[in-house]
Amino acid sequence: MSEVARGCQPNAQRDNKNLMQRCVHHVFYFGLSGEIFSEQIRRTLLVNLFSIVGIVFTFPLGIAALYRSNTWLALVLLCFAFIFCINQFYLRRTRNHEICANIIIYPLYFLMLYLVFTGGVNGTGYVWIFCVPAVSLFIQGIKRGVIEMVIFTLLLIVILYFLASVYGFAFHYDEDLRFRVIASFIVVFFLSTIYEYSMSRFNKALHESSKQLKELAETDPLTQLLNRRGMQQRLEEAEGAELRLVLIDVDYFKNINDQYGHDCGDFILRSLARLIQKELPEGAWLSRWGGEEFLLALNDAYLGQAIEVSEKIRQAIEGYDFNYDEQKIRITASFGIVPLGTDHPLALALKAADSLLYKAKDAGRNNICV
Ligand SMILES: Nc1nc2c(ncn2[C@@H]2O[C@H](COP(=O)(O)OP(=O)(O)OP(=O)(O)O)[C@@H](O)[C@H]2O)c(=O)[nH]1
Repeated sequence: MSEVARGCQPNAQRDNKNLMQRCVHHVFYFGLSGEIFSEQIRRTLLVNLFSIVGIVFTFPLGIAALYRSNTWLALVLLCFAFIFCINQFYLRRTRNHEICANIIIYPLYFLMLYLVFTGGVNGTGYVWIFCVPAVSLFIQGIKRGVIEMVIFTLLLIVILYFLASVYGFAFHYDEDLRFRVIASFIVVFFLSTIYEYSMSRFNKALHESSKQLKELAETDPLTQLLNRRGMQQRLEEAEGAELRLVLIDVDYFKNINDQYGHDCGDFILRSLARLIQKELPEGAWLSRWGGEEFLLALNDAYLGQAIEVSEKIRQAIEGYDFNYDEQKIRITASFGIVPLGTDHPLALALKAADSLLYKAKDAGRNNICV
């Protein structure tokens, strides 16, 4: 569809699509949003889906069992439908997917073992157990899921091979059938484990590489400090906190490039980044804001000390010999200090810092303007 045609899409149609998306978001994700594929969102979605599937299957099957006068089975199934419903409400209210996962998985194990033990309807109870490995590994993760599935398999063997002969009311399985049930269950368990293992490795690799990409996107390659984007992101995340911003600009840097060459300029920027870092108090963020400009953010513990910190940095720069190609180079820098907080939004604070810097330059450079 062309851009023009898309632009002409009737409003009602677009509204319906948005409404659908909002409904899906509300019903399946409980309105959770944020980082795509975050573990919290993924787990909540999975637990929610399994809970819905649980209700959708156990409730009608419970009613069907009641209709057939299979009272015990009906009671058990309806009980489970009730537990899954409660789980839905609890998950919706608390978003605690860990507790809700346990509310799903342990009753599910019990229900499956009960169906195998009693045979369910006409000895077909065992057909449901093949969904258990997938659900268990999805919900519990690879390590816990495998341990629980090994225990579940052992319990299955005990029920199929031993309990039936002890309890008269247990369903008696034919020799061939019980062997095949166990063997095919182990195959499903094995395949589900391989699938979950490869998925978790893939997710881990994806997570690692997206972390590396994020770091790369937020790091200045020359100085290895935060770049402008990284700093801006941190400042936006700290919205509302009281901070002090210090904009630092090297004086007459163009002359350095012209006199000693661009490589020397780069060397000085790298050394300067390390020099400033040494003078920083704990928890301060330093970034390369642009060419020969650095932006420093001091948190509320150092609000009153922004001038002292800046003065220390200024003196350190002024007194430092940058040794390049057996030449000692001296530089100075100018500083602009501004507050950042609820009364001083980022854009305005940066503008103010910029004009203070100009003032500092106008006043002869190598000084601090507040
Ligand atoms: N070597 C090097 N130079 C850079 C880099 N980024 C910016 N510059 C140079 O920094 C210089 C900045 O020059 P100006 O903006 O005129 O400022 P200045 O010479 O420092 O003068 P004042 O700021 O007024 O004291 C320019 O020559 C840029 O080419 C860089 O990554 N490496």
